Amino acid sequence: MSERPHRPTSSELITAVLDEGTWQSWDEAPLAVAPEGSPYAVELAAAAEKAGTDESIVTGEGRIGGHRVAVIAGEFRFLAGSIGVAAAERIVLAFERATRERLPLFAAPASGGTRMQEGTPAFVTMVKISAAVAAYKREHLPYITYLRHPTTGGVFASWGSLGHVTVGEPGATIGFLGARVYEALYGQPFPEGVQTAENLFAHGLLDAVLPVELLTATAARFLDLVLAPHDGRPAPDVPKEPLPDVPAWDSITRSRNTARPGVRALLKLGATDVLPLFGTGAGEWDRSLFLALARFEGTPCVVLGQDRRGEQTEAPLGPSGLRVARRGMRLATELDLPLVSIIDTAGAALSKEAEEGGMAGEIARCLAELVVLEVPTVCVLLGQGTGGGALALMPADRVISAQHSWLSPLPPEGASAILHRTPDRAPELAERQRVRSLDLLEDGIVDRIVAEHPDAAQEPEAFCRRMAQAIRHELSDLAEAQPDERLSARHGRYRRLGRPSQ
Ligand SMILES: CC(C)(COP(=O)(O)OP(=O)(O)OC[C@H]1O[C@@H](n2cnc3c(N)ncnc32)[C@H](O)[C@@H]1OP(=O)(O)O)[C@@H](O)C(=O)NCCC(=O)NCCSC(=O)CC(=O)O
Repeated sequence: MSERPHRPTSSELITAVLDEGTWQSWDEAPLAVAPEGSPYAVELAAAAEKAGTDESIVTGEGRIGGHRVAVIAGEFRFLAGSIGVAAAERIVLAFERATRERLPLFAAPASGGTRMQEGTPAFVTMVKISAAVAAYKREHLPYITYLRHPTTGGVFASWGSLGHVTVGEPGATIGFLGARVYEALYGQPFPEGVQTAENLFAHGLLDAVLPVELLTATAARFLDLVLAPHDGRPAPDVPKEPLPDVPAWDSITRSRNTARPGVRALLKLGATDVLPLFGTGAGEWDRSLFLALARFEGTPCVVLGQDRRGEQTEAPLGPSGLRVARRGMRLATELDLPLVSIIDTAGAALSKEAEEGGMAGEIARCLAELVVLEVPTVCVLLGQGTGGGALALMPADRVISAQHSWLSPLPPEGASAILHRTPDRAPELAERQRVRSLDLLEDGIVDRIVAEHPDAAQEPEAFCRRMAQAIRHELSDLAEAQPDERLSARHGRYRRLGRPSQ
């Protein structure tokens, strides 16, 4: 039998993650929950002796990458890291103090869940813990969790699942019901390989699986991004260039070139500090939607982009992709970061699964949520913009279009099939449907066009830099606006859409 890997104690974990010598405990003596001399008091004393901590939860503060952070760590050696009333009190106090002192919070549980010795009074503390997390997050403070081996039961089902970013420890058992409990209750073993960090990642429940050595850099990048205020410097605009009046079909053809840069190239060449996130956090993922935190020069933001590489290599944009996008919208609101959405899709999935997964409803929810999102929003039409799946990410404060990007209700071939019963008249129909960037500008759907020389596939680096500069300029411009004026301008803009210009 292979030997179990050593799992770090709470103190080893804290030493590994925090900047050297920065740890300071916040803990006071735990609440007395057992009459002196009672069997449970004796058990607690023995647990403390074994673990070297006075409870299953350790709280305090330190620095990660130079940022001051609140820390909550579980100690599995203390009664399996289980949460009784005293441990719950510590967790809540730490969230309350982090809220008061406006500190980011790093939580690293390792737990068998609610402490069985304390029963229901301990179980119901999941409510007050969740309330403390919610109050903390309402203040737009960032919360990152590292789920260690094992994270189970009421810990996974409260503070373990509420992070903005959630990372798992490699090989960790992470699950709701303990496998031993399942076997005892149902008389058969729980399926192998389900409650592992790797499997949860594969199902869109974790953003990443990282050993502790790599966790620190990820946590530091997250904190760099979410704690860095907009630098306040106005960003220079991209010079306006004369644009050739090319036929719509020419742009459509160029936009379909597989060598055209997509969201990943734009971020690689035009942004810094990119921190990719994964999945909905609720059991789904979709490679056709790339979600990340990133910085365009001085401005950090949430980026949600339709990913042509994912569409080409895996599957078209499905409803799960739009649910990932809506996670991005929530993150932007919760972290009070501007949002950049990128449109580049050959069209939403047309399939049984997409229908049953709620494709139309997801488009509706994206439209309804994005158009009223409180934070500044910039949309980039980067490539193809086909149908409701594309429109779902459009309603922003500012819309930038690449010269050869376009937006249309269907692929032009489909529109031609509807009107002419053949796809062959797509070029003519695209012209009539006013899908080109120049038409979109004239119709008040986009605010500006970023030129291509002669198209982005032939100058990816220069194009991505130009586009990134335009994004950065719009973000810095929006940061200057009063939020209520910005939102009212957005409302007016979309209220006017489609009406003949005055
Ligand atoms: C966490 C584990 C996967 C760890 O497995 P391991 O094989 O590493 O360790 P183990 O099972 O030998 O456990 C180590 C010791 O911790 C004890 N122990 C484990 N979980 C405990 C808990 N919740 N309360 C009190 N003690 C607990 C075990 O009895 C054992 O004690 P000793 O060494 O004395 O024998 C497993 O212990 C487990 O499945 N625990 C139950 C998980 C679960 O279903 N929790 C739900 C609780 S209800 C809840 O949280 C609310 C909710 O679900 O909503």
